[in-house]
Amino acid sequence: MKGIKKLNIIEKYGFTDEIKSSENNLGKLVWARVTSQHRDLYQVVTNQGFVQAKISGKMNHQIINTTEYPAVGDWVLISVEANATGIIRKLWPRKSILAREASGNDSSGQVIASNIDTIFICMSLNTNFNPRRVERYLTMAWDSGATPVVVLTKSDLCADITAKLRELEDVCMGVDTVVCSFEMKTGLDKLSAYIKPQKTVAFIGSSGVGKSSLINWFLGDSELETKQVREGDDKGRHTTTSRQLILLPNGGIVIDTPGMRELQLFVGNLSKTFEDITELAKECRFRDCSHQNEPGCAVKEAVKDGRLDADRLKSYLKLQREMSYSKMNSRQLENEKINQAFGSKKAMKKSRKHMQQIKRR
Ligand SMILES: Nc1nc2c(ncn2[C@@H]2O[C@H](COP(=O)(O)OP(=O)(O)OP(=O)(O)O)[C@@H](O)[C@H]2O)c(=O)[nH]1
Ligand SMILES: [Zn+2]
Repeated sequence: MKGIKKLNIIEKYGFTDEIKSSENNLGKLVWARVTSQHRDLYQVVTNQGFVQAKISGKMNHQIINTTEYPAVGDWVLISVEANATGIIRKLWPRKSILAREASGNDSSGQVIASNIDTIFICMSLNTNFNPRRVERYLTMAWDSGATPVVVLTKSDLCADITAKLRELEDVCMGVDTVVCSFEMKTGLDKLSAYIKPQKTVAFIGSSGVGKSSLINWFLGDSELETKQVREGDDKGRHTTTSRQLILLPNGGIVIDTPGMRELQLFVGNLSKTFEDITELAKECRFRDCSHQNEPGCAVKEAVKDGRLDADRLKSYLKLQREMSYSKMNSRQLENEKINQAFGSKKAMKKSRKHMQQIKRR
């Protein structure tokens, strides 16, 4: 293939000049991308191949919020030690971030994956079909910084696709939508066009809508290769964990972590998903109108005269309620409080570390 530059390993995994030029004095450090994570153990890929890595004590010490821990998809700078394991020393600022609130009452989020270019929001055209669900996922996708594409699966099980598409019209405004059937092998080429070399994609959606079927289809025979590498030859020697960031034969990169599968809405960019309501709200008498009981509410007015679907407003209000409780929002609030109470994050960190130590005892 004349004229096509041969990519080195990390370029295949999405390394760009932008990342490269962000650090001009590497010293002994090398660039790596996190390909899987199991608790505090990471597998990363460098130009030399796969390496198991942990974060440095210093980095661990400097972390204030759990979202600062590396996650699958992250670009990191590591040093490779004499025993061929890696120490992660620095995290590259993420271009996009898919996260959810942490369980328990820890007030920080958990990053599920990062640096995703395109998120496929998968929903089947049969039993799983629900425009409100797409709304939620879209909200999350916009908020992540990645570009969403709505993928309607199992078209072979749907008698009236046009009707379903009409139901989604408002919700999916301005978002590319692909109808496909893995069973009939239709629409797969269209979907494939969204998976580009060196770009990272992720599939989200309820269990059973056909995400694995699609991912395996795009993987083709190469899934076998990954397995062989894992078990056998020296490239996979350090690899005991299954890879969660996978190279596709067409050059695309897919992130498929367990967390992605359990993904629930944690926070979202409501104004983007509900642009119609945001527009209407500009006409409300009160700027902070909650569109519930206030006089002069343009949104309520629109519902009354049929310009806005009542269900859509209901789901907007519900999401808004959830979001005000969401941990990511409270994290921002918390940062505000920290600054007021402690004057700086550093002081806060100190006291937080102290609290953690007390808890551990
Ligand atoms: N009729 C039909 N069935 C499909 C299609 N795609 C997948 N399925 C079936 O749907 C079931 C679930 O598919 P999966 O690919 O495992 O779904 P998933 O979204 O990965 O599910 P989780 O792994 O639980 O997240 C399987 O039995 C598939 O064979 C399709 O286009 N049409
Ligand atoms: Zn209002």
